[in-house]
Amino acid sequence: MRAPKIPKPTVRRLAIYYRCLNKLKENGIEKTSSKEMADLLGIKASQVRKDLSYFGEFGKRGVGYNVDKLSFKLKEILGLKKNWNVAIVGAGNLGYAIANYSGLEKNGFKVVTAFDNDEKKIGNMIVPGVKIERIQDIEKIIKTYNVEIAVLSVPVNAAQEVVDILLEAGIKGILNFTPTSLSVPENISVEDVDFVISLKSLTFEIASAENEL
Ligand SMILES: NC(=O)c1ccc[n+]([C@@H]2O[C@H](COP(=O)([O-])OP(=O)(O)OC[C@H]3O[C@@H](n4cnc5c(N)ncnc54)[C@H](O)[C@@H]3O)[C@@H](O)[C@H]2O)c1
Repeated sequence: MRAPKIPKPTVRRLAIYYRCLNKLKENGIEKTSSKEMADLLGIKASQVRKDLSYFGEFGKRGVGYNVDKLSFKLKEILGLKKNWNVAIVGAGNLGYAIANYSGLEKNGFKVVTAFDNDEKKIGNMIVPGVKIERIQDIEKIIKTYNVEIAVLSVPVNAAQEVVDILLEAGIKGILNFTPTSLSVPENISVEDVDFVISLKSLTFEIASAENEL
Protein backbone atom coordinates (compact mmCIF):
# COMPACT_ATOMS: atom_id res chain seq x y z
CA MET A 1 0.00 0.00 0.00
CA ARG A 2 1.21 3.52 -0.84
CA ALA A 3 1.81 6.07 1.96
CA PRO A 4 -0.94 8.69 2.42
CA LYS A 5 -0.62 11.52 -0.09
CA ILE A 6 1.73 14.14 1.34
CA PRO A 7 1.62 17.57 -0.40
CA LYS A 8 4.62 18.13 -2.67
CA PRO A 9 5.66 21.40 -0.96
CA THR A 10 5.83 19.45 2.32
CA VAL A 11 8.03 16.78 0.76
CA ARG A 12 10.35 19.47 -0.64
CA ARG A 13 10.60 21.06 2.80
CA LEU A 14 11.39 17.67 4.38
CA ALA A 15 14.42 17.46 2.10
CA ILE A 16 15.38 20.98 3.20
CA TYR A 17 14.95 20.03 6.90
CA TYR A 18 17.13 16.99 6.28
CA ARG A 19 19.88 19.19 4.80
CA CYS A 20 19.52 21.66 7.70
CA LEU A 21 19.78 18.85 10.30
CA ASN A 22 22.91 17.49 8.64
CA LYS A 23 24.45 20.96 8.81
CA LEU A 24 23.60 21.14 12.53
CA LYS A 25 25.13 17.68 13.00
CA GLU A 26 28.33 18.78 11.24
CA ASN A 27 28.50 21.69 13.67
CA GLY A 28 28.24 19.33 16.62
CA ILE A 29 24.71 20.38 17.61
CA GLU A 30 22.73 17.57 19.23
CA LYS A 31 19.40 19.18 20.02
CA THR A 32 17.23 21.56 18.05
CA SER A 33 13.67 22.90 17.93
CA SER A 34 11.11 23.78 15.31
CA LYS A 35 11.85 27.44 16.11
CA GLU A 36 15.60 27.08 15.59
CA MET A 37 15.13 25.19 12.30
CA ALA A 38 12.49 27.66 11.13
CA ASP A 39 14.75 30.63 11.92
CA LEU A 40 17.63 29.03 10.02
CA LEU A 41 15.37 28.43 7.02
CA GLY A 42 13.40 31.67 7.09
CA ILE A 43 10.01 30.00 7.62
CA LYS A 44 7.53 29.67 10.51
CA ALA A 45 8.02 27.17 13.36
CA SER A 46 4.36 26.12 12.98
CA GLN A 47 5.15 25.12 9.38
CA VAL A 48 8.00 22.85 10.51
CA ARG A 49 5.77 21.24 13.16
CA LYS A 50 2.90 20.77 10.68
CA ASP A 51 5.14 19.18 8.05
CA LEU A 52 6.67 16.76 10.56
CA SER A 53 3.28 15.93 12.09
CA TYR A 54 2.33 14.01 8.91
CA PHE A 55 4.71 11.33 10.11
CA GLY A 56 3.94 11.23 13.84
CA GLU A 57 5.47 12.75 16.95
CA PHE A 58 9.20 13.44 16.76
CA GLY A 59 10.06 15.88 19.51
CA LYS A 60 9.03 16.44 23.11
CA ARG A 61 7.18 19.63 24.00
CA GLY A 62 9.67 22.05 25.54
CA VAL A 63 12.63 19.72 24.83
CA GLY A 64 12.71 19.83 21.03
CA TYR A 65 14.24 17.32 18.66
CA ASN A 66 17.27 15.09 18.89
CA VAL A 67 19.18 16.08 15.73
CA ASP A 68 20.55 12.59 15.04
CA LYS A 69 17.23 10.84 15.50
CA LEU A 70 15.21 13.31 13.44
CA SER A 71 17.77 13.27 10.64
CA PHE A 72 17.73 9.45 10.63
CA LYS A 73 13.93 9.47 10.49
CA LEU A 74 13.86 11.95 7.60
CA LYS A 75 16.48 9.91 5.77
CA GLU A 76 14.14 6.93 6.04
CA ILE A 77 11.03 8.92 5.04
CA LEU A 78 12.81 10.42 2.01
CA GLY A 79 13.90 6.98 0.79
CA LEU A 80 17.57 7.80 1.29
CA LYS A 81 18.62 4.75 3.28
CA LYS A 82 19.79 3.22 0.01
CA ASN A 83 21.79 4.68 -2.86
CA TRP A 84 19.94 5.32 -6.13
CA ASN A 85 21.27 4.56 -9.60
CA VAL A 86 20.45 7.26 -12.12
CA ALA A 87 20.45 7.38 -15.94
CA ILE A 88 20.96 10.59 -17.90
CA VAL A 89 18.71 10.57 -20.96
CA GLY A 90 19.85 13.20 -23.44
CA ALA A 91 23.62 13.60 -23.09
CA GLY A 92 23.76 17.23 -24.26
CA ASN A 93 24.80 20.39 -22.43
CA LEU A 94 22.42 19.98 -19.52
CA GLY A 95 22.74 16.19 -19.24
CA TYR A 96 26.52 16.54 -19.15
CA ALA A 97 26.41 19.27 -16.49
CA ILE A 98 24.05 17.27 -14.26
CA ALA A 99 26.06 14.07 -14.62
CA ASN A 100 29.20 15.93 -13.53
CA TYR A 101 27.67 17.59 -10.47
CA SER A 102 29.62 16.32 -7.47
CA GLY A 103 26.65 16.88 -5.13
CA LEU A 104 24.83 13.91 -6.62
CA GLU A 105 27.07 11.20 -5.23
CA LYS A 106 27.39 12.97 -1.90
CA ASN A 107 23.61 12.69 -1.60
CA GLY A 108 23.38 9.03 -2.60
CA PHE A 109 22.62 9.39 -6.33
CA LYS A 110 25.01 7.70 -8.75
CA VAL A 111 24.99 8.30 -12.51
CA VAL A 112 25.65 4.80 -13.83
CA THR A 113 24.62 5.20 -17.46
CA ALA A 114 23.58 7.73 -20.11
CA PHE A 115 21.63 7.58 -23.36
CA ASP A 116 21.45 9.59 -26.55
CA ASN A 117 20.34 9.15 -30.15
CA ASP A 118 23.27 11.00 -31.72
CA GLU A 119 25.64 8.38 -33.18
CA LYS A 120 28.61 10.78 -32.78
CA LYS A 121 28.13 10.72 -28.99
CA ILE A 122 27.70 6.96 -28.55
CA GLY A 123 30.70 5.45 -26.75
CA ASN A 124 31.90 8.80 -25.35
CA MET A 125 32.19 9.09 -21.58
CA ILE A 126 29.67 11.37 -19.87
CA VAL A 127 31.63 11.03 -16.63
CA PRO A 128 34.84 9.04 -16.30
CA GLY A 129 33.91 5.37 -16.59
CA VAL A 130 30.29 5.98 -17.69
CA LYS A 131 29.66 5.53 -21.43
CA ILE A 132 26.90 7.15 -23.48
CA GLU A 133 24.75 4.35 -24.88
CA ARG A 134 22.22 4.09 -27.71
CA ILE A 135 18.69 4.90 -26.56
CA GLN A 136 17.56 1.69 -28.33
CA ASP A 137 19.56 -0.36 -25.80
CA ILE A 138 17.98 1.27 -22.77
CA GLU A 139 15.83 -1.62 -21.57
CA LYS A 140 18.69 -4.10 -21.27
CA ILE A 141 21.10 -1.57 -19.75
CA ILE A 142 18.83 -0.15 -17.08
CA LYS A 143 18.00 -3.69 -15.95
CA THR A 144 21.71 -4.56 -15.80
CA TYR A 145 22.51 -1.49 -13.70
CA ASN A 146 19.29 -1.56 -11.68
CA VAL A 147 18.40 2.03 -12.63
CA GLU A 148 15.18 3.38 -11.16
CA ILE A 149 15.51 7.12 -11.85
CA ALA A 150 16.01 8.89 -15.18
CA VAL A 151 17.05 12.51 -15.67
CA LEU A 152 15.23 13.69 -18.80
CA SER A 153 17.31 16.23 -20.71
CA VAL A 154 16.32 15.74 -24.35
CA PRO A 155 14.87 18.50 -26.56
CA VAL A 156 11.25 19.25 -25.70
CA ASN A 157 9.91 17.88 -28.98
CA ALA A 158 11.37 14.44 -28.16
CA ALA A 159 10.26 14.42 -24.50
CA GLN A 160 7.07 12.35 -24.55
CA GLU A 161 8.36 9.84 -27.11
CA VAL A 162 11.44 9.27 -24.93
CA VAL A 163 9.32 9.03 -21.77
CA ASP A 164 7.28 6.26 -23.39
CA ILE A 165 10.55 4.39 -24.02
CA LEU A 166 11.61 4.95 -20.38
CA LEU A 167 8.30 3.60 -19.08
CA GLU A 168 8.56 0.56 -21.31
CA ALA A 169 12.07 -0.02 -19.94
CA GLY A 170 10.79 0.00 -16.33
CA ILE A 171 11.94 3.40 -15.01
CA LYS A 172 10.07 4.38 -11.82
CA GLY A 173 10.84 8.08 -11.48
CA ILE A 174 11.67 10.88 -13.91
CA LEU A 175 13.41 14.14 -13.11
CA ASN A 176 12.01 16.19 -15.97
CA PHE A 177 14.08 19.14 -17.15
CA THR A 178 12.16 19.56 -20.42
CA PRO A 179 9.77 22.52 -20.46
CA THR A 180 6.61 20.44 -20.84
CA SER A 181 4.17 18.37 -18.77
CA LEU A 182 4.70 14.67 -19.26
CA SER A 183 1.97 12.11 -19.50
CA VAL A 184 2.74 9.10 -17.25
CA PRO A 185 0.71 6.44 -15.39
CA GLU A 186 -0.21 7.15 -11.74
CA ASN A 187 2.41 4.79 -10.31
CA ILE A 188 5.27 6.72 -11.98
CA SER A 189 6.75 9.72 -10.15
CA VAL A 190 7.71 12.84 -12.06
CA GLU A 191 9.47 15.91 -10.68
CA ASP A 192 9.60 18.92 -12.96
CA VAL A 193 12.60 21.21 -12.67
CA ASP A 194 12.61 24.46 -14.59
CA PHE A 195 14.76 27.40 -13.69
CA VAL A 196 12.90 29.65 -16.14
CA ILE A 197 9.76 29.13 -14.02
CA SER A 198 11.82 30.07 -10.94
CA LEU A 199 13.07 33.18 -12.77
CA LYS A 200 9.46 34.12 -13.53
CA SER A 201 8.48 33.80 -9.89
CA LEU A 202 11.45 36.05 -9.09
CA THR A 203 10.37 38.64 -11.68
CA PHE A 204 6.83 38.47 -10.24
CA GLU A 205 8.16 39.34 -6.78
CA ILE A 206 10.39 42.14 -8.07
CA ALA A 207 7.58 43.55 -10.23
CA SER A 208 5.05 43.33 -7.34
CA ALA A 209 7.44 45.16 -4.99
CA GLU A 210 8.04 47.85 -7.60
CA ASN A 211 4.29 48.27 -8.21
CA GLU A 212 3.75 48.84 -4.49
CA LEU A 213 6.12 51.80 -4.47
N1 LIG B 1 14.77 22.85 -16.57
C1 LIG B 1 15.68 23.74 -16.78
O1 LIG B 1 15.91 24.58 -15.93
C2 LIG B 1 16.41 23.69 -18.09
C3 LIG B 1 17.59 24.38 -18.31
C4 LIG B 1 18.23 24.23 -19.54
C5 LIG B 1 17.69 23.39 -20.50
N2 LIG B 1 16.53 22.74 -20.27
C6 LIG B 1 15.93 21.78 -21.22
O2 LIG B 1 16.74 20.62 -21.17
C7 LIG B 1 16.72 19.96 -22.43
C8 LIG B 1 18.17 19.76 -22.91
O3 LIG B 1 18.79 21.02 -23.11
P1 LIG B 1 20.31 21.09 -23.64
O4 LIG B 1 20.67 22.50 -23.66
O5 LIG B 1 21.14 20.12 -22.88
O6 LIG B 1 20.12 20.55 -25.14
P2 LIG B 1 21.19 19.77 -26.03
O7 LIG B 1 20.72 19.89 -27.44
O8 LIG B 1 22.58 20.19 -25.71
O9 LIG B 1 21.04 18.24 -25.54
C9 LIG B 1 19.96 17.40 -25.90
C10 LIG B 1 20.52 16.00 -26.13
O10 LIG B 1 19.42 15.12 -26.35
C11 LIG B 1 19.76 14.24 -27.43
N3 LIG B 1 18.52 13.75 -28.03
C12 LIG B 1 17.70 14.35 -28.93
N4 LIG B 1 16.66 13.56 -29.24
C13 LIG B 1 16.84 12.42 -28.53
C14 LIG B 1 16.11 11.20 -28.44
N5 LIG B 1 14.97 11.01 -29.12
N6 LIG B 1 16.59 10.22 -27.63
C15 LIG B 1 17.74 10.41 -26.93
N7 LIG B 1 18.48 11.53 -26.99
C16 LIG B 1 18.02 12.52 -27.77
C17 LIG B 1 20.59 15.11 -28.37
O11 LIG B 1 21.38 14.33 -29.24
C18 LIG B 1 21.42 15.91 -27.37
O12 LIG B 1 22.62 15.24 -27.03
C19 LIG B 1 15.87 20.82 -23.32
O13 LIG B 1 14.55 20.30 -23.33
C20 LIG B 1 15.89 22.19 -22.66
O14 LIG B 1 14.74 22.96 -22.96
C21 LIG B 1 15.90 22.87 -19.08
